Amino acid sequence: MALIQAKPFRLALLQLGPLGRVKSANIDLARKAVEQASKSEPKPHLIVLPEIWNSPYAVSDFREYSEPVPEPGSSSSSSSSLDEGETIRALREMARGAGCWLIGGSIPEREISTDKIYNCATVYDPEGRLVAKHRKVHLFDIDIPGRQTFKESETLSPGDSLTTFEAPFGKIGLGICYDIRFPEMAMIAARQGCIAMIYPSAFNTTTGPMHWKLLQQARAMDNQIYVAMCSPARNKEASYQAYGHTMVVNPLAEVMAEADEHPTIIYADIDPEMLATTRRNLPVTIQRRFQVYPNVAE
Ligand SMILES: NC(=O)CCC(=O)C(=O)O
Repeated sequence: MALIQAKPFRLALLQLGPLGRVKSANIDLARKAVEQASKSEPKPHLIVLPEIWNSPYAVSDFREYSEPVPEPGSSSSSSSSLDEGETIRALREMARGAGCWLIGGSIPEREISTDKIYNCATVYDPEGRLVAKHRKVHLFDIDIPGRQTFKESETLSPGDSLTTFEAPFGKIGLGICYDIRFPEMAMIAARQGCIAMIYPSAFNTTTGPMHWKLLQQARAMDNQIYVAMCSPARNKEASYQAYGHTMVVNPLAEVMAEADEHPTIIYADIDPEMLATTRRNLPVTIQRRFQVYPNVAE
């Protein structure tokens, strides 16, 4: 179990809207929201965008809106338009312009060599360098008859690795939306020393009221970490009705900040001391008895 090494930092979550079918207009909306958040006082250290914000959230649209995403570590000057799409270029500029770390939400990624499409989240430092990318590991394939049916696997491929990144204020774990239903991801990140799990997300008006808040509280309470989910705002015109309710939960599983369904920005101050106190008072993180538990994969 790694120690948490973190400093206090401020998080800004951008509940973007109204998003539409025009990619350039969605990018403009994101640019304005990132700029607005970066000018707020106190200035946030980390800004977060939602899941699939440059494209409609629809399996039939992912390929058309997809773009190449380079490997982390590449700079804009070393990437050509063949290995880096317009959204990635815009996100680098947004991070640089804001002077903040940026989790650029997720976008449909096209891998040129295989022609596969992924739901991919990217992370930038304040110089606009791409420092991490996460391909959604658990695809959102559900069928609640008459309420909500969605099958990401019709056009998307799953990622096959877990993602964390190190910023000067601490280590952060990254997942995308449905990934939150799989507690192993958050547990592994917490045990690797992450102070927070952050999920660009887009729940819907069926599963949102049932589980959105509960899942964040569960992941936060089990692992005694901060958990945040950032959603698009609801758009009555869209085929998929996003739940909204962008939220941050603390290591005691208390809701620190919550949006309604409209476009907005929410802020939260992440405090490593609060996490340390929670773990001192309720020391479950050091009371686990792995020697007693069977191999859960069996
Ligand atoms: N975009 C998603 O992965 C949606 C996940 C969701 O709504 C859920 O209930 O889980």
